[in-house]
Amino acid sequence: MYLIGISGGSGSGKTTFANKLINMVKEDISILHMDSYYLNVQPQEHYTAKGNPNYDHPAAFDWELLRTHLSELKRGNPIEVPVYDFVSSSRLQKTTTLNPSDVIVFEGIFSIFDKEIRELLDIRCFLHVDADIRIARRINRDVNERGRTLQSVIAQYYETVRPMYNKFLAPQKDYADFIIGEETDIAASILSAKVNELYKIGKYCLNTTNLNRGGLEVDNHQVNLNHD
Ligand SMILES: Nc1ncnc2c1ncn2[C@@H]1O[C@H](COP(=O)(O)OP(=O)(O)O)[C@@H](O)[C@H]1O
Ligand SMILES: Nc1ccn([C@@H]2O[C@H](COP(=O)(O)O)[C@@H](O)[C@H]2O)c(=O)n1
Repeated sequence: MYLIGISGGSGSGKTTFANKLINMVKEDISILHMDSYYLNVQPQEHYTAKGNPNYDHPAAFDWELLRTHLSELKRGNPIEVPVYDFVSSSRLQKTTTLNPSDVIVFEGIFSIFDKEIRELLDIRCFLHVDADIRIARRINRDVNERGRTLQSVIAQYYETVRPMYNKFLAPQKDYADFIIGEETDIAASILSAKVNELYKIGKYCLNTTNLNRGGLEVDNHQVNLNHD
C-alpha cells in the first residue's frame, strides 16, 4: 500500500487536493482525515488565556490511536475511524470502517508532524498557501459547513490558528518531499502519475507491509520531487 501524507494550514486546500488525487489515481484509493482524530476532551493545559480550547496545538489529537490505525492500514487491516463533529466539537458515538486500499491519502494539519507516522508515509507533502487565501477560504467553509460565525472564525484565527501555524505547522515544510503551491493541478498530475507508474511496474501491491512493498526499495530521487 502507498501512503501519501498531505499537510498544510487550515484552508490550504488539503481535502480538495486529496479529492483531486482520488480522481486521478487509477488504483483503489481512499482518504483518511486527521480531523477524525481530534480528542473528545481537549487538554486543559493548552486552553488559551481567554479559556478556549486550542485545536491547532499538536496535543489536540489522539496520536496513539492515529499511530495504531496507520500501522494497521499498512499491515493491510481495516480500521474503525472515529467520527468527529465540528458543530459540537465532539467525537460521536459511531465509527466508520476504512478498508485498506492500494493508496491511502492521509490529510491533516499535522499529518507529517510525528516521526513515527512520517516513517510510515511513502511521500510527505506540504501545501504552502499564503495566509490571506487560507483565512478567506476558512471563513467561507467554517461559516457554511462548520456552524461558525464570522466573528468566531476571526477570533479563533488570531488566538490559536495563526500563532500555532507559525510555531508548529510551517516548520513541517522541512519534512516535506513535495511542497505544493496554491495551484494544485500540476502537482496532482505529477503525484498521481508517479503512483500509477509505481503500481504499473509492480513496486507496490495491495495489503503489503513496508517489508514487502514489491520487495524493492523506493527510489528516493524518483519520489523526492522537492530535492530534484
Ligand atoms: N485550489 C483551490 N482553489 C480555490 N478554492 C479552493 C482550493 N482548494 C480549496 N479551496 C476551497 O477552500 C476551502 C477550504 O479547502 P479545504 O480543502 O477544506 O482545505 P483544508 O482541508 O486544507 O482545510 C473549501 O471551500 C475549498 O473549496
Ligand atoms: N472543534 C474544532 C476542531 C478543529 N477546528 C479547526 O480545524 C482546523 C483543522 O481542520 P482543517 O480541515 O481546516 O485542516 C484547525 O485549524 C482547527 O482550528 C475547529 O475550529 N474546531
